[in-house]
Amino acid sequence: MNLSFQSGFRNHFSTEALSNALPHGQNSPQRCPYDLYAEQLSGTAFTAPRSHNLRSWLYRIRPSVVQSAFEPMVVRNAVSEPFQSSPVNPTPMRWGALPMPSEPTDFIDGLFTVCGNGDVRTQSGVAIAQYAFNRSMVGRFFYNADAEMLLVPQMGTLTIRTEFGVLQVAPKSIAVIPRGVKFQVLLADVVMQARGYVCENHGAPFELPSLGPIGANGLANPRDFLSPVAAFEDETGVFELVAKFDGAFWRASLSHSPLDVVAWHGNYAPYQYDLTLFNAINTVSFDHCDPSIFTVLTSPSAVAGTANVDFVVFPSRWMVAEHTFRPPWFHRNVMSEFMGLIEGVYDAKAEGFVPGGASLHNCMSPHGPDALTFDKASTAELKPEYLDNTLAFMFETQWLLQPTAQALSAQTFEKNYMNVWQGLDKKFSGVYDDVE
Ligand SMILES: O=C(O)Cc1cc(O)ccc1O
Ligand SMILES: [Fe+2]
Repeated sequence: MNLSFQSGFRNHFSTEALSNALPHGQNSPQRCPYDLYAEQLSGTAFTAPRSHNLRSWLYRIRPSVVQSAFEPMVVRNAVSEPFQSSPVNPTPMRWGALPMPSEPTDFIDGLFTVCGNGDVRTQSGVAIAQYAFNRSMVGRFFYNADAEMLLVPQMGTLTIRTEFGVLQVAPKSIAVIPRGVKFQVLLADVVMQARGYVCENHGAPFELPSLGPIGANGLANPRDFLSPVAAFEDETGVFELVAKFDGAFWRASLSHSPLDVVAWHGNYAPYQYDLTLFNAINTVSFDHCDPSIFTVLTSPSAVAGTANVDFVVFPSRWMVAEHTFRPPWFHRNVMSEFMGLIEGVYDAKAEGFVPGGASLHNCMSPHGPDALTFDKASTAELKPEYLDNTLAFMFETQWLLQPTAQALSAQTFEKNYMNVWQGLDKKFSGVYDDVE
């Protein structure tokens, strides 16, 4: 599929699938071009400061209110906060990749919530899911009122048809669907299977991190974020709209496709980003930098510098640090860390952390290089080395992450993850007098 995009992070875009479908000089004329309906989609409060104000105007064949009332529906494995609560075990946890489903499963049915925090009602925190599915959404569309959705494919290319136009993301690219935007996920490959991760961000929409002393360029550059051009379908038939609202799933029926936006303008729109364009910045002298140096997107909380959630990647890169233990150091962190692996091997884990798998290192839980990695890296010759074919990522969040009951009882849950560190025996070589 040959898709067209508009480039720039959160630019004020204007796009029309039929020429002159956008009204000129105003948003809601008495009659819109082609007798379309004008509908505003507000992603922030009307009164949010201009630097953070997000909204778009959609010119559609029918307004969104033309649909049935919602009724509750059951979805297999997607869960929302607050989960049933019992204290969370602080032990570091790890999971393998989700097995491919044997029965027909689409994106919605393929979501498997692993952990979460915060509360959808107060618009805080995240829910993190792995997904595995084997068929396109047919006649069914989805929007999430609880969250902005960050999709991280690990296997299989996704075509994401949205109200705003079409995205296409393969592994090593991401897609962000703003809260409330209607979409449909299709499998783009002949091999009909897809696997990956979703971060449901209940908090403030993702933005680019400030660069501080890095300067005006670097990390994820704004122009590499792509939003779709308008594309619509004018179809009648039997369609289902699934909504996630208040942590539950709801279904409404409608007799036309909700992807009927002929033109739109504004700065609240889905986007995609190719992670291989990430301009990794790191040490050229010594020591392993804090992983925040690899932040792609951040959802700020009310506390300065403390994210509701950061999306951080660990890409292929040169390792040149001198007189340094180069892999990630041992760590205990007030923030909670969920990690996934898109390809290759992560430099802190010589074995066991598999593509499609996940790890959870919760608030203040100890973690770091496994014993094998430690031994190798402590004695390695420190010549410049290209760390190739690797792409891991982290969702790092302000609050502790509560695993779901289904994640703790899943076959993919690794019971003896702690063993990876138990070979770190005493190497202490200090000579001292015994103190009574
Ligand atoms: O491996 C992890 O869990 C994440 C991590 C990355 C890093 O570069 C430094 C410390 C750290 O904990
Ligand atoms: Fe860490």
